[in-house]
Amino acid sequence: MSPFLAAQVADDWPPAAWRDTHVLAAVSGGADSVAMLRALHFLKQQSGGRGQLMVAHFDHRLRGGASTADAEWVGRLADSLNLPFHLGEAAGQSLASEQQARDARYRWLTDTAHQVGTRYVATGHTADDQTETILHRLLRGSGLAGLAGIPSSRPLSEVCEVVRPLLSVSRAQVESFLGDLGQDFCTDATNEHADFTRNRLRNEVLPLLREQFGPSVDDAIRRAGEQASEAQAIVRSLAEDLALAAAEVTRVNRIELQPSPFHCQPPLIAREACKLAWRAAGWPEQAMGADEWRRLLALLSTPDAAAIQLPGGVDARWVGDRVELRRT
Ligand SMILES: Nc1ncnc2c1ncn2[C@@H]1O[C@H](COP(=O)(O)OP(=O)(O)OP(=O)(O)O)[C@@H](O)[C@H]1O
Repeated sequence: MSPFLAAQVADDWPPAAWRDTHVLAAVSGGADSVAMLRALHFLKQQSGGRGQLMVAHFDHRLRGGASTADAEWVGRLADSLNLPFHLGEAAGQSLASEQQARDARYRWLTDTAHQVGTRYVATGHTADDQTETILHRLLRGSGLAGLAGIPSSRPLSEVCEVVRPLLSVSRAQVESFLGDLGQDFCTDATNEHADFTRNRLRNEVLPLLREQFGPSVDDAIRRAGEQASEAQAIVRSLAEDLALAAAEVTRVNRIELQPSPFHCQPPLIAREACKLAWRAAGWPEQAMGADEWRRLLALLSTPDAAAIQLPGGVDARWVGDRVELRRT
């Protein structure tokens, strides 16, 4: 067992935090999640505890026979480690897009975690996934929240959360760990994203950046992500205060904004507070881009400006000393 990888996982997610609860390891059969499973299995054997480590695989039925072969392979790996195995399948038609496949997988993982009573679902996202995600979002023009990258944990429901114990382990370390163990894995179809840009970043852009600027580019990109994450936490907390003071979902499909508290806030905080109110009203956010939020903030800062139309059938206008947003 390569001491580095197990020690790194134990540092990031100490066994004391999970050895007494059940953990569902989401294993695609690819190198990353197989390495995560072997590391968690090793740490579990060392640390004992009342919890049970379990293996979960979701057959997306995307690649015909190949995806079923992966499912069988993961089942055999679980057997060989003496771990319970849970297999899910995409129902009916095969899932059309990568996003649909991902949504179906997380839904099934959450349902399975509820059924078997696991508090944690562990996934094998690595430091390389983190670097690619941050760079990809930077190129797509994401805001601070997006630039923060993949969180080390996030809630899946009120009773369970997803954790990423390999987030500071590189893919090269994964490969050397598996090599040392003599552990094979399925060809990682999950590494070939349908997303053309993501594949180019992984296979062309990042290798070129490393060649030109040295391997520290990965750390530099991830550090930017960490700082974005810290800054976003501050923005979020200030925006929550502002939303509490000046934004109210007054009835179904109506939000009232009190403009004056917005005036003394930087646009970043004001925009985030508007987003929080929008989310609290349950309105779809996807079509609200940077321009749309800017138009709403401009309306807020200009008393009696003409009404504006926003995506999702939202009308925003001054009514007396307030700005009212109505969704029709
Ligand atoms: N078919 C699967 N069954 C179980 N777990 C899976 C499966 N596919 C992926 N996973 C889990 O998700 C992790 C990340 O895989 P992948 O990079 O394909 O994710 P993704 O589809 O990009 O979505 P996201 O990054 O949002 O999870 C894997 O390391 C593994 O833990």
